[in-house]
Amino acid sequence: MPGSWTPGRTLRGSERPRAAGRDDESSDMSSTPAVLQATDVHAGYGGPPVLDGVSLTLRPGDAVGLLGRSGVGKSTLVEILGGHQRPWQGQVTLDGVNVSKPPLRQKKAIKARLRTVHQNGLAGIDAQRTVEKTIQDAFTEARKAGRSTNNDVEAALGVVGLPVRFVTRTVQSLSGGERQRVAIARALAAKPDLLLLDEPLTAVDQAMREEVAADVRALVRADGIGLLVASHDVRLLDRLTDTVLVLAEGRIVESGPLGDLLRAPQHEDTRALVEALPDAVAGRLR
Ligand SMILES: Nc1ncnc2c1ncn2[C@@H]1O[C@H](COP(=O)(O)OP(=O)(O)OP(=O)(O)O)[C@@H](O)[C@H]1O
Repeated sequence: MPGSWTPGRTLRGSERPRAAGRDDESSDMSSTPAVLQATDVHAGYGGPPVLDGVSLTLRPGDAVGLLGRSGVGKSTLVEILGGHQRPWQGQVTLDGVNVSKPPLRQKKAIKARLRTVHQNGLAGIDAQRTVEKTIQDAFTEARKAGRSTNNDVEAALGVVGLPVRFVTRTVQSLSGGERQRVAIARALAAKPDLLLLDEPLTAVDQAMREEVAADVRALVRADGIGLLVASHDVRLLDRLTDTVLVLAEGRIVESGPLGDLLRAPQHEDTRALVEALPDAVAGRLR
């Protein structure tokens, strides 16, 4: 299907998917059940479509980046994948259940398995609550959904580089970057199967961003959580993901390991993103 992507396959500047030299792996992967499946998603806001036929599959253990120029529709896609916004056409399912209108009895399970950290890191968080309560709420929610958690607030904060003294602070009192990190800690504390991060560390300085990204990646890998990260920061995608999808013109126009995309970008948007990188960064990532 044009614009579709599954792990082990790649789109390189062409509308047609083709194998990425990992056919043996992709056939293995296709034998495991699909987890999050977006099929021919079209969406927008009344004008021309923002998404014009996006299909992708995300499974536990995947680490996928969603790269694209500002305003191309990354957040729109994340919101739709997380079930927070309905597509005009097409659908997103989690093990066959439509995430944007799950049956009432499956709502909690879907929420527990699939977490989103929105671009506005505070969405869904009570800013008046303390950091400790915010993380504990995630443990409680997860337990109610039948998932086991370690109930260790200090460890949850440690993954995002926040010291334990933050526990008594209200979320409201934190800096933008600290709030973003609490939002990630809260999502990870809930032990989801899949985690969607939308521009997760924009308010955090570059050195801390890379450090937190490395720790989050290690935890996600250890727990087998499937990760999708939308960002135009290729350095962040390098730290967090194995494969990157490029979104342009409402579709996934190319995909592959970040180094390959940087070495030989096929789409003009990918080329523009690469050209905007400082030489030293581009050289290191290629
Ligand atoms: N609520 C809305 N009403 C109307 N247009 C919207 C709305 N939300 C987003 N858009 C438009 O849809 C397009 C895609 O927006 P989106 O936020 O998904 O892009 P993005 O790739 O995440 O951008 P950025 O990297 O700047 O965050 C943009 O042109 C945006 O102006």
